Amino acid sequence: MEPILEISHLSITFIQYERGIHKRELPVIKDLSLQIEPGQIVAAVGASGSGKSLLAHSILGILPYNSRMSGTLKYDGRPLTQERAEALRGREIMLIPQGVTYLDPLMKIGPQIRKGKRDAGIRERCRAALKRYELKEEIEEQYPFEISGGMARRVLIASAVTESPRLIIADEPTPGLDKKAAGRILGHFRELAEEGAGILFITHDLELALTVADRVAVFYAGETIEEADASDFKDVEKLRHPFTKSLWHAMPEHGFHPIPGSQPYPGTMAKGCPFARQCRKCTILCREADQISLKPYRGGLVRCLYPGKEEAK
Ligand SMILES: Nc1ncnc2c1ncn2[C@@H]1O[C@H](COP(=O)(O)OP(=O)(O)OP(=O)(O)O)[C@@H](O)[C@H]1O
Ligand code: NI
Repeated sequence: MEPILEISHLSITFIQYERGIHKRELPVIKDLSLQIEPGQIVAAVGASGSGKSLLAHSILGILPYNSRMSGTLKYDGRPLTQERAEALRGREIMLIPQGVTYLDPLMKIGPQIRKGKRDAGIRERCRAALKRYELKEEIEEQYPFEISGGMARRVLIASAVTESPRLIIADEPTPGLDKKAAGRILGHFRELAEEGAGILFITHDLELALTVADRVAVFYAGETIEEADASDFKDVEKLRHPFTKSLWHAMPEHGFHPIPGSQPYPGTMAKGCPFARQCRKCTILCREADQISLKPYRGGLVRCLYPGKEEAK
């Protein structure tokens, strides 16, 4: 099937001026490629600071002014230009933002959900969306400061699904919600996918991602280091990258064995594989490599010189 969204070799850098004079480029996303087909839920899983929200913002065309982007984004087979992103967002492409601060504090909830639309069916669709997330109709007349954080989060989600979107970018949609509420939202994502929407589910929580995703893209320090079918996570031997394997071992159901160390910060990276410092299989070649590309391997994609190499015991 034709992908609804196709991201190829996306890189995002921030331009910073040190003491106002020296220009410095801070790479945060490097060579990121990802595809989403209609009907598919793709989870982008990565630690804090690995570039997940920036990925979301690049698709919506809302990157900060001091950033530069390279690579290509295609939506529905055609380049997703800034103009197209502006025309499609809020209509076909919906963002469920990470922060509830995206709600306009000076506007009542109802009009925010309806987004200025006045057609005959909009009130009905708005009510149905609120009901689905167990929000009372009265909330339409309230301002964001009058509702709780959990309610605000559900308002953001209701607002994104009111008009059947074709692509949903959900940036950490469930924090602050209990397991049941989170499960209901993810179940709704599945229904929307069955109706033909493509969904990018951004989260730091691999366990949660695996409850709903078809494909999982694992982020590490701004790069996708592996793309796998969700079913590959049933057996650690099916996974390809040593970081993905370490995430598997860190899951509570697999004994909760996290690896020591943390991801390098953007801008502090020397050459070589960014995972080298934490990798038990790292060789001199891994430290010296200029750029390791994402390659097909056993039905998935992996960015490693020695994918699937046996763990040294
Ligand atoms: N406007 C900016 N200027 C400079 N650096 C930025 C800017 N916005 C984000 N960054 C940096 O880019 C990196 C990626 O940020 P991003 O918000 O995409 O991470 P994330 O994976 O969404 O993290 P989290 O899980 O905490 O939401 C971070 O190191 C962040 O500090
Ligand atoms: Ni984020």
